[in-house]
Amino acid sequence: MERDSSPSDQFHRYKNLIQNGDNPDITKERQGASFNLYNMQCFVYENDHKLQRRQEILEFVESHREFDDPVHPHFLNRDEQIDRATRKCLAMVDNLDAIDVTDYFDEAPLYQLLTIGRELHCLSLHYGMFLPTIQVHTEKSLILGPFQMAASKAILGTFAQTELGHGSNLSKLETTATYDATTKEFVIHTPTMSAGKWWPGGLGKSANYAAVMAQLYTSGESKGPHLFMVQLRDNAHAPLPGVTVGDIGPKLGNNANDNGFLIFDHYRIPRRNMFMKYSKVEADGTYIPPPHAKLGFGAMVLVRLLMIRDQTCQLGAAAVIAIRYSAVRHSAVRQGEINEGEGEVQILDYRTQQYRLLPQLARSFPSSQRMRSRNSTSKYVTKQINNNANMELLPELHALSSGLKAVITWEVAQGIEQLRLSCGGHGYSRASAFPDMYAYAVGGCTYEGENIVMLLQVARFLMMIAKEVRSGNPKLAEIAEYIAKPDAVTARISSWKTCSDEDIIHDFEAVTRKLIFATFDRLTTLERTMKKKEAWNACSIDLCKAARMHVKTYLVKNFLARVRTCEDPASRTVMHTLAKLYAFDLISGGGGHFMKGGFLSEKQFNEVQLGIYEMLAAIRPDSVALADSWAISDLELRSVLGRRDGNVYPALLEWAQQSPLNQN
Ligand SMILES: CCCCCCCCCCCCCCCCCCCCCCC/C=C/C(=O)SCCNC(=O)CCNC(=O)[C@H](O)C(C)(C)COP(=O)(O)OP(=O)(O)OC[C@H]1O[C@@H](n2cnc3c(N)ncnc32)[C@H](O)[C@@H]1OP(=O)(O)O
Ligand SMILES: Cc1cc2nc3c(=O)[nH]c(=O)nc-3n(C[C@H](O)[C@H](O)[C@H](O)COP(=O)(O)OP(=O)(O)OC[C@H]3O[C@@H](n4cnc5c(N)ncnc54)[C@H](O)[C@@H]3O)c2cc1C
Repeated sequence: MERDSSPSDQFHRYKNLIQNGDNPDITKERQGASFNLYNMQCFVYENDHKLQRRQEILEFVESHREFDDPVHPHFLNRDEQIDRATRKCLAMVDNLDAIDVTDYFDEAPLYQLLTIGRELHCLSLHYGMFLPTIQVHTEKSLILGPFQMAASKAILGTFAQTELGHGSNLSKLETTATYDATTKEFVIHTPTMSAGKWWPGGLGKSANYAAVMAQLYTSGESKGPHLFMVQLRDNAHAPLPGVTVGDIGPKLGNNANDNGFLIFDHYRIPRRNMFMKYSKVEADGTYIPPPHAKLGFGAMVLVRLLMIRDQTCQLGAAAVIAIRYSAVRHSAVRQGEINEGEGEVQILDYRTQQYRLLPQLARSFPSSQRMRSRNSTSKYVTKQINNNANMELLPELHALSSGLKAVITWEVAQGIEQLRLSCGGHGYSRASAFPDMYAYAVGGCTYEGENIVMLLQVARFLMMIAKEVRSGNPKLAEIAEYIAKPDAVTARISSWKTCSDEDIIHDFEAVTRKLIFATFDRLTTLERTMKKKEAWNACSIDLCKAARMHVKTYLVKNFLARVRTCEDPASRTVMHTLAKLYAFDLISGGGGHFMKGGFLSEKQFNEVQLGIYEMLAAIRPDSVALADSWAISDLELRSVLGRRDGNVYPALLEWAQQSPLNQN
């Protein structure tokens, strides 16, 4: 798409954000900002081109009537929700020229949010996992056929892995794919009730194909879980003989998506339908193993990376809503007056309110930004793997994607809930958007790897590094280099104004290192009297703590590093305070780890607490502008409370009038 305006036009456009009809409180907040909004938005989105693309995609969606909602989606029943999402989804994919379809980190999710909203839909798994599975797991010479069919919607797919009896533990999946060399087919079968596939999105009604994870048997031997391309429904969309399929019913959220169940009865597929990029079954049944045992799990690694960005944007949007609302809401009771007799104040002026809002806003920035570079890392790793050249980076990428997925989805879900509470009663209404946001985000704590299970994967990686460091011969991945640094006895942290980034990083690294080695020592001690797996289980709470701290240290370092790249001094100053607030809030929350063994003194801990107070006060005048720096349109936000113009109360009344109960 052509760019039609220069950065200065854009600047003009953003300066004109303030309009006559806007709520006066929110206008005053915007006028008082210490930085130029456009410069900050360019920093947040890395360049003005990305910002401009957001605007172009918004204008495209707003100008196409097929994306309109005749009835507000909040007032639909489940059938109607599915119908709406499906119609919108088809309109969305019929207009893919509007976006760069290869941009799964920015343009595709934005387009989806603008057209459908915060709901998974009938094609979520098709685009979110089926297409990536084809891309990651199909042999180069064969990819064009299935990819084109899937990309052109000639086939609609899902990713069918989880079963009634097993989800986290892939190695115990029970669905079988037994190779029959006489017919050159695989027989896909559900041998027990617990082997029935359960959960795959879009399976219940929509998909006619699935990437199915099943235990491969060939020449009488079991070869572990492998992926197969399986047709489920015929041209009339009826289930094929040997396939039983349906919807699993309503869930906490994502109800426009038809998550389904699937049972196979000795269902035959051609040999070529096994995804054979890495491991193969020859026509005579000979098995060729993959160059790395876990390459078959590659699509999940990719989707975990996509989720991190997607989820962080949800937290950003929730912070935008709560901050804007806090600027226009005045406390209505007498004890709401900070200075008695001087009248009500904006709730944003309460320090407790700022403490609810601003750390969450801070939390939404680092991971969203770092995901861009993770995107290039994953592309790099995928390229290395595709060339069969380098598998060394795979454990690092797996540990990083698992750890970020676990920590971020948890923080996002908790953050959204905290922000909802900060909006009082109105936060409980669906008009606020918080209930839908929470229901969407909290699903991410479970799917693509249950969070505790993912943290334990990070812990495996950390324990391996600790062992190597102790043996004096470490081969350290970049994300783990700090684990080999010498121990530090005292913390360096001091007042937020005087302590340097290096001081903060030093303290985080030191505390995490201690935690990792303390856990490692406990594990090795336990292993002297217990079997390895028992010992692991016996200290697994500590293992998770070490893994969480490792990920948080990674996030703090990256946030600070990213702020240093900000070229606009005014934006850099505010972002730097936000990054320090992020770090200080983590120290405050994890005080036990920091104060253990006297590493952080009581005086330093008090400075951290005082620093939080001072930083909240320093950021307070910029909070609405910082929310605006996410550059989220009202259409994307879909919240009555978070409207850009701040005119919340008439909009709430208008929204409520659409309730079917008010129609007669
Ligand atoms: C043409 C295109 C048009 C596009 C236009 C589109 C417009 C539309 C818009 C599209 C927008 C896209 C936006 C994207 C937004 C993203 C949101 C996506 C939403 C998608 C919805 C998601 C739905 C959910 C799906 C699912 O949940 S699928 C099922 C997921 N299941 C799991 O994750 C299971 C978890 N379990 C595991 O992964 C494993 O069992 C385990 C890792 C826990 C354990 O592994 P294993 O069983 O092997 O056991 P071990 O612990 O013994 O491990 C042995 C060693 O192997 C290592 N290991 C394990 N896994 C990996 C790996 N993946 N990579 C590398 N190494 C691995 C272990 O660490 C062990 O190593 P060690 O021995 O050295 O310690
Ligand atoms: C909204 C949604 C969409 C989904 N979409 C799909 C999809 O499209 N395709 C698909 O295949 N699947 C899908 N799933 C399923 C999802 O991937 C699984 O639910 C997930 O992997 C967790 O597996 P589980 O449900 O078996 O949980 P379990 O593994 O049974 O977890 C239950 C508890 O046991 C604990 N636990 C399990 N193993 C261990 C361990 N080794 N050590 C310590 N604790 C452990 C967990 O931490 C958790 O507390 C979806 C799920 C949801 C909620």
